[in-house]
Amino acid sequence: MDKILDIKNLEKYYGEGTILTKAVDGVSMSVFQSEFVGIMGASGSGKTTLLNCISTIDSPTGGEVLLKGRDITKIPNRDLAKFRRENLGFVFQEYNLLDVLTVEENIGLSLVINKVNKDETARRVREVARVLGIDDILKKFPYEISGGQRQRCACGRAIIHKPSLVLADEPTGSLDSHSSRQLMVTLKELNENDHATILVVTHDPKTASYCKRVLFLKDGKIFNEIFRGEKTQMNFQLEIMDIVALLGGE
Ligand SMILES: Nc1ncnc2c1ncn2[C@@H]1O[C@H](COP(=O)(O)OP(=O)(O)OP(=O)(O)O)[C@@H](O)[C@H]1O
Repeated sequence: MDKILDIKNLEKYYGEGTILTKAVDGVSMSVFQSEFVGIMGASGSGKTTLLNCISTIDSPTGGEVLLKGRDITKIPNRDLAKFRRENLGFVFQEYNLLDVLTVEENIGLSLVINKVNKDETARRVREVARVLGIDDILKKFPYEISGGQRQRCACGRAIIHKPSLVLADEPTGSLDSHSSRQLMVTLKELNENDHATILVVTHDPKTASYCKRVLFLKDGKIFNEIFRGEKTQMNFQLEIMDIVALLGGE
């Protein structure tokens, strides 16, 4: 399997002297093609900071973040937006959809920016929407659909350009349990059927239990790593909950 993401001794420090915070403190980890990985940890353990360094939103204090062999910490600022657009897909808790665009236009946005022609864009939007079960709301605006539908729309936007890596930060954070389940099943299917490589940050053991591997952060360091393997999802969730309890988190 190809290594998609290779993080070497990543550090992100805030402040200095007596108020120095080591938000990410020497993290090394890899994600392989078609993996579905969760990152968990108590509040303040460094999850979002780690994700922000991977997504080039934040620049690390030290270490390397290689995406398909390229050190993304060295990409000049002027090239970052293009790099993200072409290589990464984002799903955030707040959806980040544009209210002035329809669902169809939101999902197809990156293809339009990348100058993919109109017919091809429409075809790919329809295909993604069908997979996500939102093909009947393509003409609606984000404020006319439910939170779960908005999040699946955000998912569509994140995957339409077939990014090397999909990054999801608390994707179920603002969803009810039914919509959360639907979203995680969708991500799981994208991973299994389309071989999408997905990294999910979450504090929710149920959400994490859809992953094949879960890493736990504590004080900016990797504390533990577990694999689902042949376990049932429920047993995996219980194992995750045990570690969360050990970490003294939520
Ligand atoms: N911009 C910043 N300036 C200073 N300290 C920061 C900054 N951002 C994060 N931190 C600190 O870095 C540490 C890690 O924060 P981070 O947001 O990555 O944790 P988290 O695990 O995502 O937490 P949560 O689950 O609450 O979102 C915390 O101690 C936090 O206070």
